[in-house]
Amino acid sequence: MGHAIEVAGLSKTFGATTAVQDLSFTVDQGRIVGFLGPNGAGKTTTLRMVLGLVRPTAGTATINGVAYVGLDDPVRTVGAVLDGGALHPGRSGRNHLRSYARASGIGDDRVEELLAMVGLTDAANRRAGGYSLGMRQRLGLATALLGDPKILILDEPANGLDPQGIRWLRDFLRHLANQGCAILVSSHGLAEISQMVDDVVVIDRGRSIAQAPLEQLMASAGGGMRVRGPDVARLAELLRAEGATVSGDGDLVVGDRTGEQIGRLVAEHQLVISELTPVGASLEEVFLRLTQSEAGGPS
Ligand SMILES: Nc1ncnc2c1ncn2[C@@H]1O[C@H](COP(=O)(O)OP(=O)(O)OP(=O)(O)O)[C@@H](O)[C@H]1O
Repeated sequence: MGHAIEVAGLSKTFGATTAVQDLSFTVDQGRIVGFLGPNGAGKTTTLRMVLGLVRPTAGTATINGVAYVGLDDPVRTVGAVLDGGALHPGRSGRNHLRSYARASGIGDDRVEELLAMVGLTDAANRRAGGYSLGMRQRLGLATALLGDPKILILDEPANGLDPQGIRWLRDFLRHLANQGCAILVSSHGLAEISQMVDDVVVIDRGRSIAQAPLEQLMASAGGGMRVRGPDVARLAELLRAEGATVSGDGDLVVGDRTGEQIGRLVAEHQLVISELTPVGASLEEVFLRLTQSEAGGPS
C-alpha cells in the first residue's frame, strides 16, 4: 500500500524567496509525524501544498497516492486545521460544526458525536468567539474530523495550549493513530510535541535537515545515553565490539545508540544496570543544535 501522505522533491519559491526546497518525506497510517522548524522555515507553505492550496514550483505532494485536487471525497479522506481553525465568532460551536457538516452532507448526529469526543458538549451553545484558545483548537479538530478522515494535518495545534491542553491533545491524537489515522503535526518547538510524535521531520529555511524516529534523533543529536550499574564495564566491552562510541569509566556515556538498543543488549546478556537516561541536552537544545548546525551554509 502507498503512503497516506507523500511529499517528493517539493519546492516552492515566492519571487526571490525560496520557501520550500526539494523536500521529501512520508507519513503512514498509524503514525504521528512531527513537522518541525523555526518560524519561516516553510512548514505552513508545505502543508498548504499538500492540501492543494498552494501550487508547488517543483515536485509533488500526494494523499493516498493522488494530488489533493484529484481526491474523490476530500472531506472523508483528509482533515486539516490551519490557522487554529478559522471560525465565525458569533456562531455557537454547535452551529459552526453543523454548517460545515451540512456543506458536506454529514448528519447532525455526527456533530453531537464530535462535540462529545472533543469535550465541548457543555459549551456547544456558547458563542465560539468567547471560547478559550484550547476550546477553539478542539473545535477546529472536531471540524476536521467531521468526515471521519483517516489522514489528519494540523498546523501548530499545540500553539498556545497549556500543559493540560497539550496532554489532552497528545492523548486524543494517539487514540486516532491507534485507530489507523496518519497524522502530520507542525510545530516550531520540539518540546511542545515531543510527547505526541513517533517520527520527526525537521526543516530549516525550506530544506530538510533531519528525519528520524524521535528517539533516534534524540540519541544522535543529543548528548548520548548515560548508563550506570554494576555491569557497565561488561556493557562497555559489548558496545565497543559493535562499534558504538563509549566514554566514561564509572558511568558510561554512549554516543550513538538509542535507549532501546542499549536496553536490548543489556537484556540479551542478562546484565544488571541501575540507570539508563538521556544525557544533558534538553529537547530544545537538540532542536537548536540541529537548526544551527545548518546556519553555516549548505554542506
Ligand atoms: N504567499 C507568500 N508570498 C511570499 N512569501 C511567502 C508566502 N508564503 C510564505 N512566504 C515566505 O516563505 C517562507 C516560509 O513561510 P512559511 O509560512 O511556510 O513558514 P513556517 O515554517 O510555516 O513559519 P511560521 O511558523 O512562522 O508560519 C517565509 O520566508 C515566508 O515569508
